[in-house]
Amino acid sequence: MTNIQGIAASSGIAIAKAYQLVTPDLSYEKREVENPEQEVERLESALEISKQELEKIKAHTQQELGDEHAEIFSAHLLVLGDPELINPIKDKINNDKSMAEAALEETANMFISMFESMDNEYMRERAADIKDVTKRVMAHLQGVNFPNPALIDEEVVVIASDLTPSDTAQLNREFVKGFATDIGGRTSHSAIMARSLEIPAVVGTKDVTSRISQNDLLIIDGIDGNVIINPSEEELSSYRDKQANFEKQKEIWAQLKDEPTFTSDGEQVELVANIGTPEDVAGVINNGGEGVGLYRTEFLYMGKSELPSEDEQYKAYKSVLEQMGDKPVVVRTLDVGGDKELPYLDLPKELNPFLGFRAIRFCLENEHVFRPQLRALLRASVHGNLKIMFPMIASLEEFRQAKAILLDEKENLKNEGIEVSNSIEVGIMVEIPSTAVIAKQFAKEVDFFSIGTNDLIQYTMAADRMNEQVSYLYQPYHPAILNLVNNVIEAAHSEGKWAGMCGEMAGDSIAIPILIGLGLDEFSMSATSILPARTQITKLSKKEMASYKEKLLSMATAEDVIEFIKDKTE
Ligand SMILES: C=C(OP(=O)(O)O)C(=O)O
Ligand SMILES: [Mg+2]
Repeated sequence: MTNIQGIAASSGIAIAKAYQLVTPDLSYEKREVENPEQEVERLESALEISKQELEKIKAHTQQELGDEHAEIFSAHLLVLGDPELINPIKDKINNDKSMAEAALEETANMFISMFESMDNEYMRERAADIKDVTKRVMAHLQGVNFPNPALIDEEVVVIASDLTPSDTAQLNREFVKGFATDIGGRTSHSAIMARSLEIPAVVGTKDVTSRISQNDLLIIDGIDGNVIINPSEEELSSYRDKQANFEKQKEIWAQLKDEPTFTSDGEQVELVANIGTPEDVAGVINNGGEGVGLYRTEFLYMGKSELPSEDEQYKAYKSVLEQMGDKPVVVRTLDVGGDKELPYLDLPKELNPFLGFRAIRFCLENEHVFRPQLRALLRASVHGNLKIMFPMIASLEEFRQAKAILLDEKENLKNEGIEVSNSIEVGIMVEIPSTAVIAKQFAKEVDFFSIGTNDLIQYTMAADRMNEQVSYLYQPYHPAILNLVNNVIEAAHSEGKWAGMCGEMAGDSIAIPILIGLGLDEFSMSATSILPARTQITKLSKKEMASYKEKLLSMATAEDVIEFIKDKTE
């Protein structure tokens, strides 16, 4: 057996065989062919296999995730059947005695560069479709397997260099028992998705993909961050015990499912959940969530070939609000950019995308994207307890501009005779240090703050949240972070507003006592963290934790903070 250490990203133990989700090497050696008819036959058979595969994926995606997510595969099928693309490939084979691989690649590249250079969003989307389809057909020409996460139909553990949000969206919870990746940290989006899918995951292993072969038996220990390859009988049995204990522990936590959250000295806080899709709401309710503290709406925009329509968005928001009844639902407007790409928007490649044109910066410049989302939210507001939140706010001007557009759309809807709630709170994510520093000025204008520590930590420490080489600097308990968090909470309270936290730090067992002491009002976390957090909070005295505040804020290192808080709470 081999043991690979990584970062524990989603709790639990999974035992199943490996499924390698890696793009195969599709390079080939170019040569002239003697028998063009044979090459055309090879091409036709690769096209046929690709077609059958795409039809299966489309049907499966439709059934699991709905029509919108399946649209991209309809677009791919159209490309496969398009004579304007296929005939020139065949001509090239026949006229130039070109091998099928070269004829496919050269013809596809010609169309791709032609479409990409057009000033037309629709045509640029077609270029992306051709790229995807070409890869699939190329794989079949070479007789290599093209990984299809949506088609997994037996119990597996997925192994990948990284999982994009659209890969993760295709995974079937019934068969994918866990996953492990080479890159990423606890707050990378693949880790966040694993927690909302409630499957064990280990990320940031550096080289798991190169050390595992297809069908190796694997144990994913998402509790301690280990991947065990081909375990011995003894190890298997000890991990089965660990798995059973974890299940027992979950039953104990579940006893607090329908309880409110009080500290041992009777102070109430709110424990709410982070979600990515309306389907995640079931997990929030099952895990005792008192609301939704962060709905990451970007997943509505991903894994598609075009922007979601206003109506499509309205349906998703309405569904979440209705399922949550009168409980609060904080919806964050589109946070695109950074590691969340939307190929159909064709945003320019940036040298430093996390510091670039993203989130509110993009939305304020692209009102044709922003306004339909705001309209959909405003229309949905009558179906529940909606709060709207803007991401990546760096300056008050940005907040004022975003809010003005929101109010403008509210007015438009009223003029159209459409009902809108009058009690929607409008707040911001605090994930950029500038905003945390002048939170006092913001507190006069916003209705609430939600501290996004995933980004706040990376921007404060200048340490990429996805890069395991600098993960030693990604320190949630660093006194600089605690001071910024404290500043935001104090600013909110001085203006009679509330402060929440929706970064992963809110569900962290070392951070929780500190945050209780700093007076955080709302803790938003992965649904599966809610019950352990509630169990922990019922044993903490807020008064005692608050008495450590000044000492903690004046400490010099994260190590000192950890040592102190462990000593006080163990
Ligand atoms: C919650 C946050 O947003 P995201 O993880 O989606 O960037 C954050 O930055 O803490
Ligand atoms: Mg963020």
